[in-house]
Amino acid sequence: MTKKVVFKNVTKKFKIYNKPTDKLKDLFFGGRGGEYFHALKNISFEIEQGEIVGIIGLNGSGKSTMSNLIAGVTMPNDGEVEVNGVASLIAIQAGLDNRLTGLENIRLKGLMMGLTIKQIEKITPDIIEFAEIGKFINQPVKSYSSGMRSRLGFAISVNIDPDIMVIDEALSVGDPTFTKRCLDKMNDFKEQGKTIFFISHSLGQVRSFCTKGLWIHYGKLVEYGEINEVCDNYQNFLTDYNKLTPAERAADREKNMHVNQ
Ligand SMILES: Nc1ncnc2c1ncn2[C@@H]1O[C@H](COP(=O)(O)OP(=O)(O)OP(=O)(O)O)[C@@H](O)[C@H]1O
Repeated sequence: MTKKVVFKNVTKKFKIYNKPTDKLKDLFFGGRGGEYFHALKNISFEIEQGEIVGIIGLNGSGKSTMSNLIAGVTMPNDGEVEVNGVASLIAIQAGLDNRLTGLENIRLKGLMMGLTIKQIEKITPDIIEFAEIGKFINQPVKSYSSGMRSRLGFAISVNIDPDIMVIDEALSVGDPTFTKRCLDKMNDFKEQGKTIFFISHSLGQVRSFCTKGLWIHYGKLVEYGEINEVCDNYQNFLTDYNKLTPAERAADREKNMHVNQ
């Protein structure tokens, strides 16, 4: 089987500054201000072609960071991310320039994904039809509602026809009609044997759509395996986790994510 996405000891760190002077210290004294924390720590896995992978975990566990790494939007600090094919990210905030119109965004994203002007022109009517945003296509994206933005992002990404689709919470802002059309489109991709990463807080959706589950907890990979097994384990974990006090939860987060360098 072809490996479509391979993570080898991938670490992604971010820096936080508790006061504005920390940022200045960082700039002027060679990185001595602020503190790092791990969004992802030493993650390794291999995903085969045709797998539909549900990425699950609590808020702030690193799911979006992982999708950005797969889509090449960001780079790891350590380790290696290998992606064999064109990956397209569909997320509420991703990929659209708010100052440009819908039409300009279609052209921009098409060019960024390596399409020629001719290819972009060919798929543009399909994108406009799928997005159902009518005359707004000539308005700047900043005037769109979050649902319209998500619809346009989704329509562009599916019509570019990527090998690997990364869907990060993009369905959560659409209305039920659009969600159904997206799920139909995603099922077409599934039937074509494409590789899909799907992030959703709806475990029901994840269970029904995905073949594999990848559970991360505050930057660490807990489990990768058959979808129902991973979801069962995650649900059991949630039952226990919900019994913790806010202070205990904060301590768990700090223990997992804090780093000194
Ligand atoms: N650009 C950034 N700069 C600083 N910190 C960041 C950045 N992006 C993400 N983080 C932090 O990294 C951690 C992981 O965030 P991420 O968005 O990947 O989590 P998530 O699992 O997708 O969360 P959610 O379920 O809430 O969407 C969080 O603590 C977040 O604040």
